Amino acid sequence: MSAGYEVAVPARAELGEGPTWDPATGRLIWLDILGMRVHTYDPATGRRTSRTTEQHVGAVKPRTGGGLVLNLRDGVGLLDPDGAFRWLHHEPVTGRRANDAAVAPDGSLWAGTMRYDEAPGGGTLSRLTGDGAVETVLPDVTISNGTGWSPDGRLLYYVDTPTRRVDVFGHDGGRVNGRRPLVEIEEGAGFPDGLTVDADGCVWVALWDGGAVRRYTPRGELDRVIRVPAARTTACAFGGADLTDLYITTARVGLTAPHPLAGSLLVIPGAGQGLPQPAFRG
Ligand SMILES: O=C1O[C@@H](CO)[C@H](O)[C@H]1O
Repeated sequence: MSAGYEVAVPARAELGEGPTWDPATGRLIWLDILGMRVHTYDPATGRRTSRTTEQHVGAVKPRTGGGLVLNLRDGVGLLDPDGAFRWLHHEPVTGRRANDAAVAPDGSLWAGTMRYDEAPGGGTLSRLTGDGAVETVLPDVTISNGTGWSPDGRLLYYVDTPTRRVDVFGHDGGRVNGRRPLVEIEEGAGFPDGLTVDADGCVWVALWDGGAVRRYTPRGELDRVIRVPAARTTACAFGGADLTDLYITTARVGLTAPHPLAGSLLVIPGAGQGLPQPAFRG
């Protein structure tokens, strides 16, 4: 188990987010939401790619048949392997943008939004399927963030950042019930942001303004703290051929004197054992 981080990609992302391992390409996808960029990093070769998007991009996930699904400011779009793009669900809302998203065990996309002014209750968490059907799961979210499922898919872990909590729901086939707090981040430790669930069912939570990633057990016990040099630690995901390396994204936005590594993609080699993440069916 490694204690120290490594710099996978030195960068100056305004809002580095959305680390996602793509097993089909052997690359880690990660984003700069406000910079409107989708990056990839191949750990086997060190090769990096970067492309711009026309809108702020909150999340990007692989699709089962190849290509990508994108949670964009004005809705959810599909990018085919040949570069063709079409909207799956186009819903521009003035003052609102996309934020984090995750693919559920059934292959649906659970996509979050937030208001640019972070107005309370101005965001949502919605479930989208490949046929374009959209269902609002949580209507009055402020900053829809970390979203992940237990290894058996029967629990959903979810973060609405200003609550300072990681909540847990019962989950069955796209339906959730019984919301309850799993952990509460104490004052001064930052705010919960992105999250990922490992093969033991433990929840790794990135702490915005906390400069850390914490691992919690399924019972909400703090199991491990990984310090990150950049205060605005935004998200984390396991990657690498065996899903044992923890990738961590960071941000510079809003900081007058950011750490030199703020905005870079970091990695903790051998941090744990991740779960294979489903691709979007659509
Ligand atoms: O993921 C995110 O966290 C917020 C800050 O809490 C940021 O603006 C959003 O994209």
